[in-house]
Amino acid sequence: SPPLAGGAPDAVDALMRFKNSLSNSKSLTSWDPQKTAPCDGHRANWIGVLCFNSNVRGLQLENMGLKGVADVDLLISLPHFRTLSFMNNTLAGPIPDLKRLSRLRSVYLSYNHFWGEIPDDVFAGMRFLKKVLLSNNEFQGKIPSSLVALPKLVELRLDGNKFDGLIPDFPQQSLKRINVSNNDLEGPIPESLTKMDSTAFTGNKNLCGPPLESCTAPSPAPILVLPDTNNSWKKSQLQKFILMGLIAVLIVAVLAAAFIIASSNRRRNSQLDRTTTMNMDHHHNTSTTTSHVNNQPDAKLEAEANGNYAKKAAAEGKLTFLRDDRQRFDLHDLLRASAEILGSGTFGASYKATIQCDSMVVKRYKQMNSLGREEFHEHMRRLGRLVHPNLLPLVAYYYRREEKLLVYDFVENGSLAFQLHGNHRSVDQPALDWPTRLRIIKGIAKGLTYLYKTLPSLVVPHGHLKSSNVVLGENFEPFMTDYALLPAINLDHAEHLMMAYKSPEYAKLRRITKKTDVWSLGILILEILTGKFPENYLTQRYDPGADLASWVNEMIKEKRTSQVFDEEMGGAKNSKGELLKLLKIGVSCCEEDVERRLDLNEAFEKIEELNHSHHHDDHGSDDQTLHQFSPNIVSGPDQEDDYISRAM
Ligand SMILES: Nc1ncnc2c1ncn2[C@@H]1O[C@H](COP(=O)(O)OP(=O)(O)OP(=O)(O)O)[C@@H](O)[C@H]1O
Repeated sequence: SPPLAGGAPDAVDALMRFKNSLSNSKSLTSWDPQKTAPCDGHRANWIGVLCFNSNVRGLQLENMGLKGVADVDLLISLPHFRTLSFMNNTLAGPIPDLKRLSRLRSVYLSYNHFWGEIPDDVFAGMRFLKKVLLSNNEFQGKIPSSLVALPKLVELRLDGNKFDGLIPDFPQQSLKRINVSNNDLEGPIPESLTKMDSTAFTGNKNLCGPPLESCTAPSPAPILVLPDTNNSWKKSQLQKFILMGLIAVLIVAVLAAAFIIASSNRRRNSQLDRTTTMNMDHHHNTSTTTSHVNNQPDAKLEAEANGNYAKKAAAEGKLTFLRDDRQRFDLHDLLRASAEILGSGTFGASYKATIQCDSMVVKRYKQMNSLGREEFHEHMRRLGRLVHPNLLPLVAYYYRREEKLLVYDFVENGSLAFQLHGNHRSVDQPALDWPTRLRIIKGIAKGLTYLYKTLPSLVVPHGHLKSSNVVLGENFEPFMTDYALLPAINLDHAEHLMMAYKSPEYAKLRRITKKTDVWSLGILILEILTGKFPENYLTQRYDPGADLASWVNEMIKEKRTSQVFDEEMGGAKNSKGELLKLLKIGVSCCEEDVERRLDLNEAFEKIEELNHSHHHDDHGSDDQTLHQFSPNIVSGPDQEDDYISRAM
């Protein structure tokens, strides 16, 4: 008979009914009344159940792949139920009717797919409720007024939804933390919230008033034309200049002229870089990139960032090091180091800086305010703890509200994008051969799997996987970079530029999921196999008619699979079976329907099974490039059909 201790039959029954109401409760196998009771004293036997005095005190069902609609009505019969967390699952549907659990202290629903308007009275009468976390769902409409009436509210997170309208006044003295960033809210920020950090409100196009820009005041006279990176400093300088009177205004005018010239130079450079990036022409070639700054021989970051700003920044802050095994330097050293522009990416420019023979890459991020100062430091520390042979370690960072710098090691062989698409290769270097390409994919899959294991709370642990964010070491071993930055990047910026947001699920359903990185992995696999540059992905949102996966699928349908592979890929001669298997994996990772798409573990296992060694099923010359033996892969549509159906 079922053990009765630690859970009255009612409680057991309620939990089991709740479990059965979920459409995917695989992770709740320990919930088995035949084996154990949910609680033994304060100890829980059932995963995710919080126990106190043998009573079910709450549920903490986080990162468990739970699906379906969470029917919290089933939990009403639990008299001691105080806390509910479903964070980071794929639960969907309208918000549960939480007021039915009137004694709740905390409710955490962030990172799910709850959608729709929240009825105004959902929190009515919940006089004990302290924490409400609804971030990163698909809620819309007005912020419900019953939240405003919660007498004990301490923390409220509504960020990353589509709430619109005005922010209501929150009169509670108890409210310590609020975040409504990245919604569609508008109008003035209510008086009661003006003391909160401005990052709590960013990413809403029409919000105004302190701590953001004032609602009515005209924009400051354009006396100073300073770089974007310099907002707060600009303001304080402006005040000083106003006080200083006419002479100062003259000086400022001179400065402004200097800035206009500097920023137009920079724009020209960044256009040059962008053109270079898109054409992948001399993309990573040091001599070419150096030429971007050749107009200013011995260019220094200091000069680039503007002398005054650089000095002030150096005086203000220090670099925070995340690795013990690196030479220490401070921002001042970095700003003075000889520097080359590597390119202007999605977030800002990247530089190679050399300090005492050590080369570093310094990346500037201007749109990285999604996390408050403390959360940002915490996130950076988390990234600093990641150690994997296929992740480029984050060495140090620098924090200012307006701009962040991230410092990585410089990696010699440049990016995978450069190796695949740069036109240097025909001249001085052969194209990457098949065994190298396979090794690269294996490394990336390993690194990605590590990220998933180590950062389970992130829905999309990489978020920006693409060939220019894979750099290649001395032996062409891959290192991923720009990973796990999604939580920090302003949503409005991320939405337009980061790979995760160019996925089909985001384009169609405005969703990112645990499989979104798999989609990017698939595109990368297809890019590596075809040698084609998936430009569409880098320049615009996902377009189902015009992506690399559709092209590959089309070619397969038309029985022209042999033409899919990069003709310049050497060393593939005897590996046609493996090539096709990898193509199949790539296509399955790019499955538009998220349900049918491989999950990361499946993709990883399939990639791991691929064999580097040749099958020696093809005897012939030593010619190594694919086009020279592609007729052997497929000699005609019939044979091809046969081949594909066997392999795919
Ligand atoms: N650690 C590194 N070592 C060598 N080259 C690097 C390193 N990090 C970046 N690069 C190269 O510098 C160039 C600019 O990088 P950056 O990340 O700024 O832009 P991106 O990768 O093109 O775009 P995004 O900003 O969207 O990631 C790219 O060609 C990239 O491959």
